Amino acid sequence: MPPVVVFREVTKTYPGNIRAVDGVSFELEEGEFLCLIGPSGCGKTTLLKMVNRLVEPSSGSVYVEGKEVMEWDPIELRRRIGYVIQQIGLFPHLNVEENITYVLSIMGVPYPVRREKARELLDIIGFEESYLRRFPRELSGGEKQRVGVARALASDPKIVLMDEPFGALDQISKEQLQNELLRLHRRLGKTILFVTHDLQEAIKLSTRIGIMKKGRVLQVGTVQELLFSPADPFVEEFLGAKGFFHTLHLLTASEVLEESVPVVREGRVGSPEENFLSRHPDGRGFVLVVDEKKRFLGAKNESGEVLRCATVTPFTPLEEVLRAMFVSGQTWAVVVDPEGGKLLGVVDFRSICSRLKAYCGRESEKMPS
Ligand SMILES: Nc1ncnc2c1ncn2[C@@H]1O[C@H](COP(=O)(O)OP(=O)(O)OP(=O)(O)O)[C@@H](O)[C@H]1O
Repeated sequence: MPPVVVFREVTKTYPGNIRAVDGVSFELEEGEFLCLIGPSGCGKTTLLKMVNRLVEPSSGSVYVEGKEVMEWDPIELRRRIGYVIQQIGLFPHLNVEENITYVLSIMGVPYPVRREKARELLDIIGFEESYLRRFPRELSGGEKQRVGVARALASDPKIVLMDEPFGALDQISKEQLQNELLRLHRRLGKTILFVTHDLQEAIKLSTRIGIMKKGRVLQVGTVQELLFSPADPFVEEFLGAKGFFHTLHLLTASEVLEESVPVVREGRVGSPEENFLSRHPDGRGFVLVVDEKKRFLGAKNESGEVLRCATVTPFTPLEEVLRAMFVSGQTWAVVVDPEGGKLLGVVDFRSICSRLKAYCGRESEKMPS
């Protein structure tokens, strides 16, 4: 599939010879969630705004869905791209329903269709129907941002641009909205370009991260690629400034997930299947019990006794995984899908250690002999 957004040698110079963006090239594949991160003033917002042509490139090209942005009609282009900013700017005199469907009403979409769309979007952002009649002054900061997200999705855009959308929220609302956005991304498969200052946020949300400095995108990659093969000393410093144990915050359970684990169906406990596992243990010393939908129910040792164990999600940072293992008294933790609790596999203390060793190895190569 062709990339949805392409930056080719894009430069933006503002009056006063300010090079806000300097020769940037990279691509966004369909369904990607790419976070741009870097110090204040490095050009993140300028780069983002060149996608919906709120800023026009001084040289180079940006392509959206295969067409150069300068060839798009700007209004048509902006309708096809969702846009969420920090201070969402809802219309104060319009209620939630009217705010969400504002673009649709400009487009002449009939009221019953708009109404239906508003209800569908309300469900996506987890609001009850009574919210449709509320006015922005009757909403909390986090609720306003949610409405902003719904509004950005109203015209069913393929691409959504988000510029520090949760930057002004308290930590709890921020985490809640991040989780909702992750769910929404999985459910709707939009291509998202997201600007943030917050490395933890970028790690949690993105499929890839782009590190910017002084108008340049130094590297675009997964957190592992950035951590283990940094293309520039700044990337290394940006991710690893706090040293080796910092990796424990940066890597998540998904990166050391082992999918091949001994599993037995509920109701088949004590069955030949389970007996086989206890006669031929795989060395792990436990069996995981699941229901018919592969949802995790519990763990048992080879004598059939229930074991205390920790459950984490693929997005749990390794530091938390280790803490959970410690509390449970096991050297492994079970990884389940946060939606529905389906068993995904386990993470094991040894795999975490070898991941860290790989990092240490790279670090020690740089030590003077
Ligand atoms: N309209 C403008 N006119 C002149 N200079 C501008 C304009 N907009 C941005 N700049 C400058 O361009 C550079 C990049 O700004 P930009 O807002 O893209 O950075 P940023 O990385 O998003 O910053 P922050 O993280 O602080 O929001 C900065 O030096 C900024 O002062």
